[in-house]
Amino acid sequence: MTEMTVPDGTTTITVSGVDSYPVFVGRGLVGQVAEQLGTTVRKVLIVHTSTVGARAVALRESLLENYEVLIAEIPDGEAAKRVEVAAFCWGVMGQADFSRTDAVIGFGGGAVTDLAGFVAATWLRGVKLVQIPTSVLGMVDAAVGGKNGVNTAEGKNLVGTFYAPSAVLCDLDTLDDLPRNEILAGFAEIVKAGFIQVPEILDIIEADVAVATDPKTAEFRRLVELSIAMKARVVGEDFKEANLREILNYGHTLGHAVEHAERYGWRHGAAVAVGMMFAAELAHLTGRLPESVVDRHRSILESLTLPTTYPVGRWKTLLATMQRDKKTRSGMLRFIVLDDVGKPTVLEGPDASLLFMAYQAIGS
Ligand SMILES: NC(=O)c1ccc[n+]([C@@H]2O[C@H](COP(=O)([O-])OP(=O)(O)OC[C@H]3O[C@@H](n4cnc5c(N)ncnc54)[C@H](O)[C@@H]3O)[C@@H](O)[C@H]2O)c1
Ligand SMILES: O=C(O)C(=O)C[C@@H](O)[C@H](O)[C@H](O)COP(=O)(O)O
Ligand SMILES: [Zn+2]
Repeated sequence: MTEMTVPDGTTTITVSGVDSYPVFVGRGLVGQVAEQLGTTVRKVLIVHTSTVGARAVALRESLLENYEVLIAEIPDGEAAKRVEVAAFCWGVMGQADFSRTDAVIGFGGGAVTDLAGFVAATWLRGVKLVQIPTSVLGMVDAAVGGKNGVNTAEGKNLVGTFYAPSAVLCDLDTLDDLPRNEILAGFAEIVKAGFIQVPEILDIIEADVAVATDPKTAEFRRLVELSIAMKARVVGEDFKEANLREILNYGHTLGHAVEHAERYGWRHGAAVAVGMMFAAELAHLTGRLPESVVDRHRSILESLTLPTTYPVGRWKTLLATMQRDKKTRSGMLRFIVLDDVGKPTVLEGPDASLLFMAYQAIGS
């Protein structure tokens, strides 16, 4: 992983691996996407939601001189992550004779970049992909790392691929329109990065949560860059999640089950916040984590107005969904837990009674 700031104020973080690619963080980057598409591309498909419609129109106009531009406007939020929506995009591409020298741009929140990544990975078995995340969560996590996918009736992200983009453009200007509650939801993944690897993140948030969550501040930008750099390091080492990458799933085993149980009425970040509380309680119950670190989870997440509890009485449903988690091996549930801040580890097959006690500890 290399990190540098170029003179125009854009930070470049390189994700290394077989297909190494840059993640740019800065302002005015949407206008520079042509530099990433290059000259061999003829057709470009912009995948976006109506919530970023005006910006997508501007993006389209900036590309029209050099490319034939196709648009796929897709449903908002988790409704985008369905195989039917991917099929709609494949239809648009098929009608336009979209070839292997053409490119897909994912322009939106994490749900859009997940869907666009899946479409790019599967069309003709892989076409060029440029991700332009427009939510905090998309910038710090979803658009970086090459995981993509759709949900099925049985659970979250059950179908997908690992497919690296050619570039990721995190244009902080796009956050001007992002609702405050979405900014805060994105912070769940920033907090995750803090607890698993980068304690500095937690210190910055604790120092002044209002400053940390204001996209205009240097502190906010530092948090975005620290989170991306952490993910770049992990993904660079273990692209296909053979082992190390599993740490990025901290809080997700229960979190995904909550999203599924709530029929995606909860934001991903909110569900991950509850999932991290559960994992912290589990680590405490198994003698790993002192109560002070569990409390630190709670106070940081609450300072961001993220949920830290979940209604009691839904355990059976949650447990059944967690069995389908990708970390499960031979029917044995596996959780990412902490031995300490910055020291993630895998807890394999914890006793059912311990799991239930951790659930009760976060019960509301
Ligand atoms: N692939 C990965 O590695 C990875 C990592 C983390 C999360 N994810 C996935 O990402 C998704 C969550 O991402 P999210 O929190 O961005 O949700 P999202 O994509 O649903 O976006 C949240 C909301 O913000 C809106 N929005 C986005 N950008 C906007 C902007 N600039 N202005 C106004 N509105 C804007 C969206 O339209 C949506 O209503 C989940 O599906 C999650 O599973 C994937
Ligand atoms: O990039 C990863 O690896 C992650 O686990 C990041 C998570 O924040 C993200 O939500 C991811 O989509 C979860 O993946 P899954 O494999 O558990 O579906
Ligand atoms: Zn996540």
